[in-house]
Amino acid sequence: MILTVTLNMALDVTYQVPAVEWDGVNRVGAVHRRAGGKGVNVARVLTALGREVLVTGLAGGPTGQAIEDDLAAAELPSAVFAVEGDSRTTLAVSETGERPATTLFNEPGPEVTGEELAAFTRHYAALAGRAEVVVLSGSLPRGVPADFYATLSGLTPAPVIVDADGDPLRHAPRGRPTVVKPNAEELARAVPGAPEEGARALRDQGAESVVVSLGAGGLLAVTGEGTFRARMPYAVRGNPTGAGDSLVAGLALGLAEGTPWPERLRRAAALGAAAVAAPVAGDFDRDVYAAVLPRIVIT
Ligand SMILES: O=P(O)(O)OC[C@H]1O[C@](O)(CO)[C@@H](O)[C@H]1O
Repeated sequence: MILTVTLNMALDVTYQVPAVEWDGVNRVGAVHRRAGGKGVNVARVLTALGREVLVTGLAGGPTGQAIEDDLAAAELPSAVFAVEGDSRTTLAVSETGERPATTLFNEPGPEVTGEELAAFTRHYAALAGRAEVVVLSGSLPRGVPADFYATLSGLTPAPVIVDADGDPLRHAPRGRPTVVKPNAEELARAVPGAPEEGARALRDQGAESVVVSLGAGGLLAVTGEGTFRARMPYAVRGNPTGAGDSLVAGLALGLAEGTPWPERLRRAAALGAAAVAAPVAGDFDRDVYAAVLPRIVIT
């Protein structure tokens, strides 16, 4: 199975409105409310592609209960570690009118104690020992040290993908992960300079390979087998929230199946684009996936 780890699990709320009226009253059209956080979205995409997954992470309080209930309702296999603090809600406001845009409000999440973290680490090590691939993704709740992804990577016998931002991204290479997947802005914040330079710097610090998502510009991958670009045939319009998670699902699939880099990147890029066409993070549009996949150019 592919193990996805979401240390800051969330109840993801998506509001669809034609356009936000700041300083006014907004009547919401469609509302979606479901278990989220990046690793949960990765697991949803992998499940839709027929892969066995296991979702783990930290959740607690009434919001944590709502997250666990939704994981059960979605039939996503999970082994969530319960913490005392209440889990967070994230809000994505998706404007679907003339000027489509998505605005995110991500709460910080619960405060995690040292005892909880030590117990979770033991819980994680037991699960990771059974995984074909491990995905570590998303922000860290308060109380979790910034180098915790490096710590978890170091405990993992299987290939590891890390999708993080800020200090957790800066520390991630020290755990020698198989893939680090920042987007271009996250990479520039961690290592100033052009994406290729930044990716090389993360490799020099210990990451085996670095895959940078460039939005509609596709992907850049700096690997031990060379540098690859995946170029998209056209920009897909919609809600980009969760596109990175869908892309990571494609990378995890490629690692689990031992697919060569060009095909691995093609599938990851197509899944990322197909997620933009789906209104809610964790979903992807199968028609867009099938249409885009053969037209992606890998060099
Ligand atoms: O952990 P964060 O970086 O705050 O990201 C979490 C959020 O990102 C998303 O996964 C979209 O990528 C949402 O589902 C939301 O839960």
